[in-house]
Amino acid sequence: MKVTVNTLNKMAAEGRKISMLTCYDASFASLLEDAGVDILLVGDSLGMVIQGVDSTLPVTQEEMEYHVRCVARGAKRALVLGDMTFGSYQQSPQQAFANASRLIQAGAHMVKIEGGAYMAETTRFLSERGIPVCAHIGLTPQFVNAFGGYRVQGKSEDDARRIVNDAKVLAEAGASMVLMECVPSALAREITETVAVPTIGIGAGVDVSGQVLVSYDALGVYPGKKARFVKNFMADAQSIQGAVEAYVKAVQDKSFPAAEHTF
Ligand SMILES: Nc1nc(=O)c2c([nH]1)NC[C@@H]1CN(c3ccc(C(=O)N[C@@H](CCC(=O)O)C(=O)O)cc3)CN21
Ligand SMILES: CC(C)C(=O)C(=O)O
Ligand SMILES: [Mg+2]
Repeated sequence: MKVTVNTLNKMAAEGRKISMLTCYDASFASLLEDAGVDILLVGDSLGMVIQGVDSTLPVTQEEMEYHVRCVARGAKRALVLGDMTFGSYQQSPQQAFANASRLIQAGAHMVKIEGGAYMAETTRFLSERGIPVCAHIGLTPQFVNAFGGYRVQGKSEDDARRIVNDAKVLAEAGASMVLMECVPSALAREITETVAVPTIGIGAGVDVSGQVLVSYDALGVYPGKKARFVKNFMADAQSIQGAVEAYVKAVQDKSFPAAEHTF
């Protein structure tokens, strides 16, 4: 059965954890979904893991369309989620729709937009026109220059309240899902209890509707510095398929993320 937004809502309502990994090509799309991954994220992390640049900022709309097309060809069951690239959506809801629609035409089923409550108008513009949106809040890597690095967000009470408000406003504006990156687990739990849509965490603890990791981190392929939330599932596996199956199982039985992976 194909994974749709309805499937995700049902899984979240029933407490069945959603598993997501990043994916950038057709062969991995097939392998990941056969191992039980529900959502394939064509992340702009491809800048780091595929292109070897040191942030997600140089990735272009055309490059994202290419990787979405590759992944969509390999995926039969999983939901394909495409990241909106830096500069492709911030100008106006119209600009966002023009570029998001191209990702949908390339085979994405949903697009992901970084940013807080101020992205509500754009989120509404897209969702009302048939493009499901995943909000990405907390550590938004496209803000690396503004944040001064990849830092945990929402540690102060003021920041925590702002991030809860971001989640609420974006869900009310029509976001189909809320992804939270690098926030304290108590905050991620509060947001999951507050919003009506499924939540996905990376470095956000176990009390969310599902988890995501960069697949190259989960398989120990990425040579860079490892963030606290990363676990290499290849370490105890005999094959890539086995490692991905172990990831899906660990997400489902809530053994991942453990305390050592959370903030
Ligand atoms: N390979 C890869 N994995 C990722 O998870 C990832 C990318 N690339 N590229 C885009 C962003 C960048 N991300 C990152 C990168 C580093 C940290 C990191 O090192 N965080 C510190 C937190 C420091 C603090 O305490 O504030 C950590 O120790 O985890 C977090 C997110 C997540 N995304
Ligand atoms: C780290 C995840 C959430 C992402 O946005 C990406 O892979 O680009
Ligand atoms: Mg991204």
